[in-house]
Amino acid sequence: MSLTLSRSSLIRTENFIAGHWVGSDGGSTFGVHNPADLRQIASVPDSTHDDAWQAADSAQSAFKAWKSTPAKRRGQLLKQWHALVMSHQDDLGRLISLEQGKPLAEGRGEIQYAASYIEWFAEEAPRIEGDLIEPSVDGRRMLAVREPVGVVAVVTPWNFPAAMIARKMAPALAAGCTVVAKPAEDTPLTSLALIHLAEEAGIPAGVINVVCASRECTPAVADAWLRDTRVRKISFTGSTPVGKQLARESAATLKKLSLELGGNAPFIVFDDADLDAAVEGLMASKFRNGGQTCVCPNRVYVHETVFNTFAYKLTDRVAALRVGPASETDSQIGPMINTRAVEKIMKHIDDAVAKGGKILVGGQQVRTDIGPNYVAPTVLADVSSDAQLCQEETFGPVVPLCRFTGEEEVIGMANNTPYGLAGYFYSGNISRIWRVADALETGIVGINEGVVASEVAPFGGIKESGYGREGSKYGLDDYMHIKYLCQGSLG
Ligand SMILES: NC(=O)C1=CN([C@@H]2O[C@H](COP(=O)(O)OP(=O)(O)OC[C@H]3O[C@@H](n4cnc5c(N)ncnc54)[C@H](OP(=O)(O)O)[C@@H]3O)[C@@H](O)[C@H]2O)C=CC1
Ligand SMILES: O=C(O)CCCC(=O)O
Repeated sequence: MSLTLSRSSLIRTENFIAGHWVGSDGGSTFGVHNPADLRQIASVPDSTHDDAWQAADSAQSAFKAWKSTPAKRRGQLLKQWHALVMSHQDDLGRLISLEQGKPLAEGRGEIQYAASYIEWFAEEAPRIEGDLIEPSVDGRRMLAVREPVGVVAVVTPWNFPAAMIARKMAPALAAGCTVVAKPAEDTPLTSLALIHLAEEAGIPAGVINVVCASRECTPAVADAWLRDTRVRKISFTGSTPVGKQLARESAATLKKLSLELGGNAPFIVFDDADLDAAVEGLMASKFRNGGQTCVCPNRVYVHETVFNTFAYKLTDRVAALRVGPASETDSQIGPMINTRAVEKIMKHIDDAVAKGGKILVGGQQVRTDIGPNYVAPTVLADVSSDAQLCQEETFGPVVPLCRFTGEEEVIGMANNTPYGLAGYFYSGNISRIWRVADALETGIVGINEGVVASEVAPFGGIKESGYGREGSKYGLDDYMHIKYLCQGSLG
């Protein structure tokens, strides 16, 4: 698949600072590759500390006017951005598939999902409200008002290059913040195309700034923003180690943080579950984006009395999944993002087998004639709880099945992890449903449901999966602070 779009101006290969498309300060670039065959599809600026600083300068200069722009007007501009994104969904979806690898239908689905956050926050902007507080002392008037925090640094991952940008930028802009953003090395093109449409929608120069950076240069860009006292917040989605590093390093300037980090989601199938529905839910949840999603089930616990039936049903479905590049329109599982990701997945499978797990289907790399990034959808049975597959986020199309016998036992197993993003369970017993939903230590619980993300709902984790909530009526809170105004008597 080549980099051709029906609207070629969506292919942007420069940084966007202060309303201008510019190269990096030092003139360096890095290549963007199609993970399907490793061919280079474009090159973009490899930004420096100075580029990041200029982006922050631009965002700071634009902040005062943007903050004072009526929220209704900010909402209207977001609505125009939303309309443009929706009207270019075919091109944008294709761009995602090209640089990220997901099947075309998923690429386009991600654009609709991204747009839903822009629309949601366009509608939330005019609803920003404060409170009039009943005073405790005569002659006073007390108010709590909400203000934008200031310049926000947005750092996004490669797995949802459109949705993550939209889910962070839309609430920031709605709240009245200005933004500096750095997309992942693997997937800058989708972000740049979205920003081009934001520019076309009329979002003023300086309100959004984007710099690209390779894995080598990213720390310098991040460092510029971490040290910069004008950057008041960081919104990050990515791995837990990088999230912790950002938390440590932003302590010096006490920035507000939203961290949406790794997960290790349990998926529990009780003996009273509808097994067909559970298989359906697991397929939809686990294999979305080839398993490269932070809320994907990572470990599947099945009650021993239904284990074999469930394993057969699941294996049948997984064996039928078609693996291939987005250019093959019937592909359901695309390439993994890069060879590092493939190595991690294969290492996890080998470790599980060495610890007694049995491969029911898959277990190997496939389509090696096209490229090295394809992993066969895999199911393993009787995986030991100390296997890496159960301990760490695998981020690939691999399902480890583990047996359990009792409710308390499985809740203990599910919670026995430092992570706490999503958890899922299937049961037909209403008392158990509320008991288990209460007991799971996660920010998100899917109850007889595998696909939980939505712009209307709060998305985020607890424990080492991070903090902050994205989407929903709570999503603006991360980008605002509360100011208390106390007026004494005039006379
Ligand atoms: N919560 C989630 O949705 C995600 C979880 N992950 C997990 O992390 C694993 C590794 O994936 P990986 O892509 O390496 O994740 P990273 O956390 O390294 O990357 C996510 C984002 O953070 C940036 N980044 C990397 N290092 C720094 C730094 N020192 N300071 C500031 N930003 C930084 C990356 O830039 P650059 O690309 O230039 O390195 C990218 O934009 C995956 O296998 C998965 O388990 C990964 C992605 C998303
Ligand atoms: O962090 C991720 O993996 C992206 C979020 C996926 C989702 O919104 O479901």
